[in-house]
Amino acid sequence: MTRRFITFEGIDGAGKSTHIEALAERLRQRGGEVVMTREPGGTALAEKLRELVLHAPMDALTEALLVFAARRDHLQQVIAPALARGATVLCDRFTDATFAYQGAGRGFDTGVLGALETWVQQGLQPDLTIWFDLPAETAAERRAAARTPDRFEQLDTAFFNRVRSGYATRFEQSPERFARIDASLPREQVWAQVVDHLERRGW
Ligand SMILES: Nc1ncnc2c1ncn2[C@@H]1O[C@H](COP(=O)(O)OP(=O)(O)O)[C@@H](O)[C@H]1O
Ligand SMILES: Cc1cn([C@H]2C[C@H](O)[C@@H](COP(=O)(O)OP(=O)(O)O)O2)c(=O)[nH]c1=O
Repeated sequence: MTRRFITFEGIDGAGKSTHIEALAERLRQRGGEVVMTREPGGTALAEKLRELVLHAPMDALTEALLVFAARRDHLQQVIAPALARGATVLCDRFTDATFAYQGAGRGFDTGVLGALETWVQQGLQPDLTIWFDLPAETAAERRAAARTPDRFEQLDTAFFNRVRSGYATRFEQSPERFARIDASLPREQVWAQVVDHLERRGW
């Protein structure tokens, strides 16, 4: 039984949501339970915290504490039990998003984020993180065509350039955990890269 914890990352509008459902379907066809979830969120409590994080004004430390509080509940109630029974967990965002958004984007102390990561996760890390990487300008064009912005999506290109460099730093720190995808390409070519990374792992 292979334990698989797969997370999806990238700046808003990168195209994550477009591919998660298709990936879940592909893994289900190969047999086994697939749990799809997201952060902040994934439990009743964490979804309430998500509402606050996405819509209520607050400082960066409050934001970091709320996303980690949501993560703790989500890990205990959903992720850890699913992995323990051998399910594959697909999670739309996880701790790399905190380093990218609260750390690099808001400028909050990454040393403190690292301490919170240790406390909350007790060593648990994703087995694979699919990082949809693309220029901030391209993502902004996609978002503008698609939806009403939340607190983060209203931020400017400079903010999303910092978030992108925050992801690049996490990638450089643990390259073996990451699959970096060129998300600026058309959908089919993005999907082909996702499949290629899974096949390389025999998944
Ligand atoms: N490769 C792509 N090329 C062009 N547009 C895309 C591509 N992938 C997704 N989109 C569109 O861009 C918008 C944002 O995609 P979405 O999957 O919601 O991004 P995310 O979940 O990363 O914020 C959607 O309207 C989606 O249809
Ligand atoms: C998990 C996480 C998300 N976020 C932000 C990034 C996103 O802007 C927002 C919600 O992410 P997401 O679910 O990707 O939003 P959408 O489905 O609208 O694309 O929360 C953080 O700032 N820190 C975190 O730790």
